[in-house]
Amino acid sequence: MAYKLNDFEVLELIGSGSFGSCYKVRCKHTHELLVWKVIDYGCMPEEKKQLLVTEVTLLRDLRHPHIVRYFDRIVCKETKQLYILIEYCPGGDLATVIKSCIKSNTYVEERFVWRVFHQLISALQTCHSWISSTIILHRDIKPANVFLDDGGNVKLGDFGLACRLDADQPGCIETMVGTPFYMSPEVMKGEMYNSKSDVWSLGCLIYELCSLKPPFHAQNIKELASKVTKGRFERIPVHYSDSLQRVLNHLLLVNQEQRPSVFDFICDSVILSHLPSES
Ligand SMILES: CN(C)CCCNS(=O)(=O)c1cccc(Nc2nc(OCC3CCCCC3)c3[nH]cnc3n2)c1
Repeated sequence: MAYKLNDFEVLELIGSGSFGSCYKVRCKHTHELLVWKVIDYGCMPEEKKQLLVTEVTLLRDLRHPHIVRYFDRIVCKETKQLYILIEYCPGGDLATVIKSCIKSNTYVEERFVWRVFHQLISALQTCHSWISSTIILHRDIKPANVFLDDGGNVKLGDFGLACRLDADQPGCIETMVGTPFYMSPEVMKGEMYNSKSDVWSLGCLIYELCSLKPPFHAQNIKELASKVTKGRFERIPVHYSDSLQRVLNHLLLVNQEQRPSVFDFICDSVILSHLPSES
């Protein structure tokens, strides 16, 4: 279905990021809640505009229960704005969950941590699979980009920094992107961002969900790079299991050759033993 702007009623601004502004909107016909991301492309260089349209088209075809669904895009030539229509997640994001745990001095239940791990690994298996000769790297996996539905399930969102790895383009053009705390050792060293870098960021996210702080913390990028490339981090709080700690030890291996891919977890008995009962 091709949407038009006046099919929607704008309810509220829910946030702004590097890309533009994000609004919660309601479809006038179905009353369905959606998010539209408004991007001003007026001053955007031509090649960036083309990249934006290509990315949105690509993401529209990226369908997975744990990836925030991109429905469509509306181009408003008069105002030179692009409206990207996305699934609304009523549970907010994991950054808010972590903040409220810190405020209430509580920890996330291990059962929920495993659920987040399984669902994001599954989402990344789709991204990292060759979909029409393209791998999609998220490149900015962090708690603020993981959203919750109304059933406590998570959805990976905000592919704003995502990039395609085509068969003839082995690595992303830029390497230094994403949230510094989650930046992998290889990207810190200026090497190409690749699928194992997404795995590292996932490890940082799961670690932070347990410890309520990132595994590597520093006052400046130089100190952070030193800690990340050494790869030493504290154990997650003692009430979390050794098997969860072992999974983190693998996700946060400095050597990307030794670090597992998202596909290495498919037949892992320990991982399977922690699958949520409903799966
Ligand atoms: C950064 N976080 C701490 C913000 C707190 C979170 N509160 S919030 O934003 O009002 C809120 C409360 C309840 C539900 C939702 N649902 C939601 N939010 C999105 O993006 C929000 C984001 C906020 C910052 C800038 C970029 C966009 C979605 N994108 C795709 N589907 C989305 N569904 C959001």
